[in-house]
Amino acid sequence: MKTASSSGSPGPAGALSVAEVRLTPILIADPPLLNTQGVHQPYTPRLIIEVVTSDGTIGVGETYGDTRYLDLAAPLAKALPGHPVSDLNGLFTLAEQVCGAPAEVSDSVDVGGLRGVQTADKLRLSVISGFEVACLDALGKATGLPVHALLGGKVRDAVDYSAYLFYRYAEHPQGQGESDGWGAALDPAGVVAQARRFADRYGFGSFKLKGGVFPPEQEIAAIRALAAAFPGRPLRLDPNGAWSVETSLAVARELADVLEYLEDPASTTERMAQVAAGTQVPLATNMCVTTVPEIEEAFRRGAVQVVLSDHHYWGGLRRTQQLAAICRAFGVGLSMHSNTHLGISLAAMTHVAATVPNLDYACDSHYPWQTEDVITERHVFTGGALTVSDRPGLGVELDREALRALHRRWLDDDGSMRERDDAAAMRKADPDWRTPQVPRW
Ligand SMILES: O=C([O-])C(=O)C[C@H](O)[C@@H](O)C(=O)[O-]
Ligand SMILES: [Mg+2]
Repeated sequence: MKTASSSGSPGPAGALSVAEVRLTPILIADPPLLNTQGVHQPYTPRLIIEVVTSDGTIGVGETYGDTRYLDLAAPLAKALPGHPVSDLNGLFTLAEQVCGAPAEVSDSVDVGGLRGVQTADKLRLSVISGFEVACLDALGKATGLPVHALLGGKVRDAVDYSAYLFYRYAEHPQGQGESDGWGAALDPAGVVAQARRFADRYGFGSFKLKGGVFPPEQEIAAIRALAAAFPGRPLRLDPNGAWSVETSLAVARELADVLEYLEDPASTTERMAQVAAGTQVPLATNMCVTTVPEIEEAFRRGAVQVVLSDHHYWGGLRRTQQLAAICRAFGVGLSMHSNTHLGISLAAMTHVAATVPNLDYACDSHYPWQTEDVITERHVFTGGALTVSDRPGLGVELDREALRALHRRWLDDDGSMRERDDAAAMRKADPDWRTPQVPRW
């Protein structure tokens, strides 16, 4: 674990300064979930950030843990001690000063291809997001206020989430990791069985299927099977940009009567705009609008009707509120995207979601797939929703033993799991597997 510290004097909460920042990279178990790039590895990296204030209050945050994020987090952790914990604007200025430009970054889609563009700015914002959440948690704990109150107050007491269905194997191809007992889901019957279990266990009312795994006809059949099993429920299909414009339009025609929206059917704003021009089915994205510079063209061309915000990409909870205001101004819908994450990020998502009036759709979360966590009490979905916590800060407590064990796993790893690489994991099942070119179909 890396530690940076400075002494500071206690005072009113607003004047509290950061005394120490702890960064703990971890590896968390992840099931063999399939997407168009490959399959999830047995373990995926996350970074846990602790901000300790001059009065000893500890705030926690979480973000992506691949090496390129760790490389940016380290200088920020070193520079933050001495800064007022409430100076969130200053956090951005500081990050610009100390993080520098990440190595080997271009404006292109990242190797995994699932997180949209990987600009230097977006990487830095993804790191800042974890620090911002940790500062807000500390400030909330110091003042006795929940994070949603620090963000202006909640407009709802519960936040709806949707079931995030995946085609999946029963076990990881390389035989690593423990079985989570969900079994395989590789056809419409398997997808419906998975959805049934999600609905029974957590009460989710809407369903998203991660597509781009099988040829579109098979995924259309899976959505049709879900529509038959859960009549009238909102359904979403997300092939992560794997389809051509023509294929996207054909799928939209086939499923227009049951889809709440199609998510990233085609990659690039250009292709999304062409699809949008040919269908009434709303298009959602967490791929072609993930940074501020991408907004203008996408909105002007009507390429997306719903933005799936991810507070990590956008630079934290207050930037998510700003994005919500932009979407509101342009009549574009808003919901939330998720990547494999733990309970700290889920708490953060829930707090910010509670403050956004125009959160029009149930949010995504991978959380039900995660068997491990670094908080003492796991979040529980009831009726497909999470109750917004009114406890100080995020309302979660760090489980230090769990954190230590997951960090130990990161230390012991030979380096193969420290970067998310779904294509590499797929090569364990199929040695010839290469990241597919898009459009794949
Ligand atoms: O909505 C999405 O596109 C995602 O959640 C991206 C993720 O990387 C998802 O594809 C996954 O976990 O395999
Ligand atoms: Mg998506």
